[in-house]
Amino acid sequence: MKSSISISNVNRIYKDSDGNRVEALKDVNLEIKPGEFISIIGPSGCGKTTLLRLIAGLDKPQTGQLFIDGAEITGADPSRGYVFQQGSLFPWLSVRNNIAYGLRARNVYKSKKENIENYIELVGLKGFEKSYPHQISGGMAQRVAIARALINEPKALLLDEPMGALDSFTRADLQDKLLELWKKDGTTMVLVTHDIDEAIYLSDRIVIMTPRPGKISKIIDVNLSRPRQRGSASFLDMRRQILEFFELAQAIPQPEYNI
Ligand SMILES: Nc1ncnc2c1ncn2[C@@H]1O[C@H](COP(=O)(O)OP(=O)(O)OP(=O)(O)O)[C@@H](O)[C@H]1O
Repeated sequence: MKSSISISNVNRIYKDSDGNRVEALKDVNLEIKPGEFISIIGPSGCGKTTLLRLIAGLDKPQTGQLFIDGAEITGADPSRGYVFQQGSLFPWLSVRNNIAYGLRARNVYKSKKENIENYIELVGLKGFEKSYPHQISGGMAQRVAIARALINEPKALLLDEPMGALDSFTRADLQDKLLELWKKDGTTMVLVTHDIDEAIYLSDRIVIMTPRPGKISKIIDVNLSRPRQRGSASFLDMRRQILEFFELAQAIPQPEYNI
């Protein structure tokens, strides 16, 4: 199950605390193919989360439209799963019940509850079903958050820096887990990340955004065969190209990225 996503002439303007206009997104256009893995990268404030929230239907553009499989996005829907950076689990629910939450919310718990064990296994959390969020590591918590979204069998999974707070080993592990899940279900993936290597490792295409106004400045096809080698010449060459683009755009100080 996979969705196409179409973003057409989208503008989203906010007001800051002084009442000034903030062009969070200006004239954004993007076509995402069914089953594609897209990463969105760019410096703080370039509109990445705003764009993801619009795709999720958690916010609306002032002008322009967003479509999923040809139907206009008018609100949130479980067919578009959303994974936050961290801390989104319900602390009072066990791992199992966090994952089961969507089934209960959609009134399909009885008919689908056998899926819970499958997803627990898929994200490698067997044995931790009864643990509570404070009893598991950050990486495990993010795997629970991903399983919680996936159990709703979304046609698109929207990921807002889900690995941002993790150490590099846990991050690499979760990246591989995400790829495994993507290969299995073919879900369309839209990942917001600050990490250039993560974007190259995972994506079919990388959307580069720049701020003031928030806009798409470049889209890069990642034509590297999978599984990808982080140290390969072609991988490093792509990273260099992206860094050079940012340097040319003078959009960010380099240390902001994990290089
Ligand atoms: N609810 C809001 N009210 C006012 N301004 C907002 C609001 N949400 C976002 N903005 C502004 O819109 C711009 C884009 O914000 P957004 O959070 O989408 O950026 P981002 O690229 O995700 O940043 P980061 O990488 O820091 O998370 C920023 O200037 C931000 O301050």
